[in-house]
Amino acid sequence: MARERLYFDYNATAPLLDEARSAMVDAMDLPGNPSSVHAEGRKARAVVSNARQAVARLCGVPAAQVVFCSGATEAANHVLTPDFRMGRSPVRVSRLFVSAVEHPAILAGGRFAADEITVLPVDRDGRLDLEALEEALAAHDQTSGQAMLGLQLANNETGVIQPVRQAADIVKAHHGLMVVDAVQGAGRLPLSLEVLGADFLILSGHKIGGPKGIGALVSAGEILMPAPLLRGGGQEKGHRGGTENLVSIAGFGAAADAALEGLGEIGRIAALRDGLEAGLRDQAPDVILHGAAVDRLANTSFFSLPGLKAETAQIAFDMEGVAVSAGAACSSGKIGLSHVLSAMGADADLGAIRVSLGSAHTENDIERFLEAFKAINTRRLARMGAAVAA
Ligand SMILES: Cc1ncc(COP(=O)(O)O)c(C=O)c1O
Repeated sequence: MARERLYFDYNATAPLLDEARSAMVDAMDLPGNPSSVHAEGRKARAVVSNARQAVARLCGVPAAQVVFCSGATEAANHVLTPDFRMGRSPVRVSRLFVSAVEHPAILAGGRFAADEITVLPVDRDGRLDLEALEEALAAHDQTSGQAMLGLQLANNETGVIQPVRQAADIVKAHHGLMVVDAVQGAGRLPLSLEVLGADFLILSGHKIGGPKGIGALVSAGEILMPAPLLRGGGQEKGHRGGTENLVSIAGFGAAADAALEGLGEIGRIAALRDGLEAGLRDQAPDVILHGAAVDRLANTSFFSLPGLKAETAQIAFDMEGVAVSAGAACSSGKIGLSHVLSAMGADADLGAIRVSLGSAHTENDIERFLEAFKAINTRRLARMGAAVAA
C-alpha cells in the first residue's frame, strides 16, 4: 500500500481546518446577500459579523477595524498607498520603506511609484537594521508627506521574527505610519496590533487553516484609512466595494478562532521542529540552519546543504513522498535566487529547503521526514565523495 504523503509546507498554505470547512459548507447554503434587509440577508450578514469579530479577537482590536478582502496581497495593495484620509481630510504619504526580506506582496510597494520606495537592509540573521531605519527616517523630508514602513512580523522563508515594536517606536518618533505584514505570525505568535505598535496589520486566511483567497486589512482606528482599492456599493463601510465573499469569510472566521486556540500548541510544535533539526545535524553536521541564532517561528526550519541544490532536494523529497519548499523562488518558469538569502548575505546560489510544520504533525512524521532526508543525504555524500576522488 502506498504510504500517505507528508505535508511540510504550512508556510505556503496550511491545510483547511475541519472547523473552517464546516463553517463554509453552512455559509454556502445561505441564499441571502449580506446587504439585504430581509431575514435571509440578515442571516448572511450575521455570518460576516461573527467572522469579523473572530478576526478582530485574533488581533486584539474592535470588530469595526477589520476590512475583509481577497488576501494579504490585496490588503497590501490597499494600504501601501500615498493617499489616506483622516476623517474627511486628505493625508499624504510620500515614501514607503520596506525591509529587503519582505514578501513580494510588500516589496512590490502597492500603489507607490518605484521611485517612492526605499528598501532597507537586514543583518546576517535577516532582521531589519534599525540603525538604517533611524537614519533613513531622519533624512526623510516630512514636508513632502509622511513616511510609511512596511515590515513583516515573521519571514515566510526563515521564520525569523522582526523587531517590529522597536521599528514601530522609531517610525512613531518620526511621525510615520507602521504597516505590519502579520501573515506568517498569525496563529503562531500572540498577535496584538497595539503591542506591536502597528497602524495596520495584514492577514491571510489560508496561512491559518482558512480558505485561499481571503484576507483582511486591520486598522488601529477607523479614523485614518487608505483610499479604497475597490470602489463600489459601499460594502465594508466603503473601504472595499463588492458583495462579500461570504463562504470564504465564514471559513476565515472559523480559522481565526482556531488560530487563537492553537497558540497553546506552539511549545509542542517547537519541540518537533527542534527534534527535526537535531536529526538534520546528526546526519549532516555540515547543514546550515538559516536564522537559527535569533527568534524564529516555532514551526519553521530553513536549511542549506553544501553540494545539494535546493530545487534538486525539493524534487528528491517530493519523490520520497514529502512536500517541502525550495527557498529559491520560481516565477514565470524561471528559477530565481532567494532574495531573503541574498539580503542575509548567505550563499543564495545553493538555495535552501524550507520545512514548515503545523498542528497536524506528530513525532512519527518527524521520524519519517528524517528517513527521507537520510536517503537524500546519503546520495549527496556519495556525490561529494565521488567529486573529491575524481
Ligand atoms: C509574509 C507573507 N506576506 C504576504 C503573503 C501573500 O499572501 P496572499 O497569498 O494571501 O496574498 C504571503 C504568502 O505567501 C506571505 O507569506
